[in-house]
Formats: sequence, C-alpha cells, structure tokens
Amino acid sequence: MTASFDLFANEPQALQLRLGPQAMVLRQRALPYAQQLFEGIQSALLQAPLCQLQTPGGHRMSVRTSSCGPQGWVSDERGYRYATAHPDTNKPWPSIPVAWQTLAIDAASEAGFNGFMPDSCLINQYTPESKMSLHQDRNESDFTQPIVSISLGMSAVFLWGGMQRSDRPSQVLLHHGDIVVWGGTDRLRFHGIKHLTGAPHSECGAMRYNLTLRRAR
Ligand SMILES: O=C(O)CCC(=O)C(=O)O
Ligand SMILES: [Fe+2]
Repeated sequence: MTASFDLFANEPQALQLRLGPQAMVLRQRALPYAQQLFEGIQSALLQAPLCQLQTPGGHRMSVRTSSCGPQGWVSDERGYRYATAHPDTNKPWPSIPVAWQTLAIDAASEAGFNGFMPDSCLINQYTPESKMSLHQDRNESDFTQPIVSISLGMSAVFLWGGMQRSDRPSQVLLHHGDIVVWGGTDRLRFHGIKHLTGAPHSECGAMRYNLTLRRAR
C-alpha cells in the first residue's frame, strides 16, 4: 500500500458541491447532529402533528408537513402562505430548537450568507411514494435571506432547475446529513424532489425528513 493510497483512503468525499453561483450542497454537514435532529423532530411533531396539506388546486400533497418557529408554512384552497398557528390544532407552532437555528445560521454563513435569521422551519416527511414537484420558494417577504435545507433519513433525487419552470433540472442525490443552501441570484431557482432512492434508513426506516429553514416575514 502506498502512502498516497493511505492519504486518499482518509480523504472525505468532496464536502461541498456547487450548484450555482450562490447555491451549494454541504455534504454530511448535519451528520454529527442527526440524532439530536431526529429527537427534536419527534418532539416537535407531538406538539404540531404532520398534515397532508391540500394545494390551492385541490390536490393532496404526497409529502406530510409540519413546522416550527413563529411562522409555519401552510397550504389550502386559499393558497400557499405562512401562518402563526397549526391549521388543525390552532395552536402556535413549537419553537425552533436553538441547535437547529445555530446549525442553519452556520451552514448559511459557510455558503456565503452572513446574517441569516430564520423564523420558520418546515418539516417535510417523505415516504417512497412521495415527491415534490418543481416549484420556487416565494412565499417569503425577503429574498435576500437564503434557504437552508437539511436532509435526514433515506436518500432522495433532488431536482435543481433554472429560473423558468421549463428549464430542464439537473438531478442531485441528497443523502442523510447533507445541507443545501441557496440564495442571492439562485434564491428563486425551481427545485423539487423526484423520489426517494436507496435503502431504508437505519434510524427512521423507509422515510426521509427534510428541514427547511427560512426567513418568512
Ligand atoms: O425536501 C427537500 O429537499 C426540498 C423541500 C422543498 O423544496 C420545500 O419544502 O419547499
Ligand atoms: Fe422548496
């Protein structure tokens, strides 16, 4: 075995994958916090149960969602928007755990966005039957604030498109512990989830969780 082989064996995979001028995947960035994140999700969902929301067009989303923070993302026949209370329980959303805030703020700054101040964390739960069509995140009031999106559990095929819905998206595999950050000129890029892929996850089975931290107001 050569010395260089040894060096490469210890080399982590490329830890940052650039998706655009102001967008990147921070591979495995959330891995050290995964257990803590799973526990936080479980306790948040006890207070704010997952819902299968209706789109304004009358379809049921295949993803189940909940939120933390002063603002939670909701959807119904009246449209997509942020709300201060859970649509079923009418209670305020649980607060965003401080560790999630810190992780998101640090990830944002590593991707070039200082001063990220999330007031909303969407919790998406996917099964192998779920997908999320190409969309832009545009219900927020300040597009200078980035999006920080944490993947946990099963891997997924992330669709990373352009500024037009018709732009053909590239496909990026997102794995347990990866964080995607996008903002600035990439803030309104179309994106989505084609489907989950790979084996069930040791911690959460045939499921993927995504935490999307944003500044809503
Ligand atoms: O699950 C993901 O990785 C993306 C989720 C997303 O784009 C959204 O909730 O707006
Ligand atoms: Fe999105």
